[in-house]
Amino acid sequence: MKMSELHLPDGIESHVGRTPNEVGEQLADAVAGFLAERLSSAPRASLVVSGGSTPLPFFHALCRKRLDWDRVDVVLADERWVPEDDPASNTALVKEHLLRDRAIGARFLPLKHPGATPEEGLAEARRCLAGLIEPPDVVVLGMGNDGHTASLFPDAPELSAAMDPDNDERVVVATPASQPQRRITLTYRFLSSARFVALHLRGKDKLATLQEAMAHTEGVMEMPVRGFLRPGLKIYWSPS
Ligand SMILES: O=C1O[C@H](COP(=O)(O)O)[C@@H](O)[C@H](O)[C@H]1O
Repeated sequence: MKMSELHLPDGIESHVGRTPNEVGEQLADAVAGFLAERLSSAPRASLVVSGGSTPLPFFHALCRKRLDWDRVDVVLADERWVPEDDPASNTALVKEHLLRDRAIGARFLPLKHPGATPEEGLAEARRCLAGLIEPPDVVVLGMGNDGHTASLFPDAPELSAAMDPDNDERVVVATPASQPQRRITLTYRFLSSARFVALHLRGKDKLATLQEAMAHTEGVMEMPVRGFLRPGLKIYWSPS
């Protein structure tokens, strides 16, 4: 399947590259341009990024962009409740691959805090994000083949609250039965309110998942990514 074979709803843009590096560069150009524009009229700008394997080429391209990084707040869309030396830590991923080169001066606001469980660290995570201006400027999401995005998993008991558009919280705990680690995630309301929302995908399997999500946009609890398939979304995809 190709991206051009998908019938995207009106108002959703798609950007296709031949390789992950090409798409990473396209996305980094768009994000850096948007942040620079925001910084021309606002004292600070915020950037929410995802973990997992997809964002690496994007991080590598973005951290080389000329930007007033000292005025950029970087937040993860979600985190696994693991220490930073665990290979599953999204915090470690961002520190190693994004917060370097020109982006070394950006301010990172972590989701993971001391505590044996995300419930124990939740209050601190909320405090840490309390100063962020709403709406966030840029949100770059990933997606799993179960239709999750951030840690909005279909099998998380906390999903209804996390997806509730009237939930005032920015951060909640997620404990999906399918996942080995407990998690903490930004809420649907907070993520979807961003001025610039991108969905970054690679591989034909992710395209097939996106097609399935687009086929029945009303089943948000079955595939939480459906909540983001609305006008203004920018999809970035490469076939491998
Ligand atoms: O668990 C997660 O998965 C998604 C997708 O990850 P990928 O490895 O397929 O790129 C990611 O967006 C999310 O932040 C992460 O915690």
